Amino acid sequence: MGERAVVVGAAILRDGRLLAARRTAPPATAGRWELPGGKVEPGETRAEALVREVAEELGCRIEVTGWLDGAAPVGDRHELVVALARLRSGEPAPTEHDQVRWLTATELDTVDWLEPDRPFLAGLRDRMMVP
Ligand SMILES: Nc1nc2c([nH]c(=O)n2[C@H]2C[C@H](O)[C@@H](COP(=O)(O)OP(=O)(O)OP(=O)(O)O)O2)c(=O)[nH]1
Repeated sequence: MGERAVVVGAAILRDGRLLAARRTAPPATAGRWELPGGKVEPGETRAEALVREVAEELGCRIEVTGWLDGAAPVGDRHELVVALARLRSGEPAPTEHDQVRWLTATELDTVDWLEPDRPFLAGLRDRMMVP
């Protein structure tokens, strides 16, 4: 998938819970759940893109602490990679999503994730159960 542009998603963990956000647009993805994030822009690192996107989308500052293995195709042109992150300052308040939830490990499967996020859930669950 070397030719695909990268979409970064932040797995923000706090007190054993993962922040999930519900999309509002476009219509095909509205109502589905994702990790906050977006496309990496030219000249920024993946971590920089995530910090920027999370500030825009949730009004808080995160710190990237690591990356999950693997990448999942997003349509024909993009691929999703996922970072582990923690909050540095501020409380997440969505500006583009219509809802956020802090899910426990056992609640991870209870929301309707976008397809590309699903392969990452098992790895996230493992992290959440070992603090
Ligand atoms: N942010 C984010 N996007 C995801 C996830 N899973 C997934 O399939 N996607 C898809 C949805 C979109 O097609 C694409 C990201 O686009 P976006 O619209 O969120 O990113 P962006 O803010 O940089 O977009 P743009 O308007 O600048 O093009 O990746 C995820 O967990 N987080």
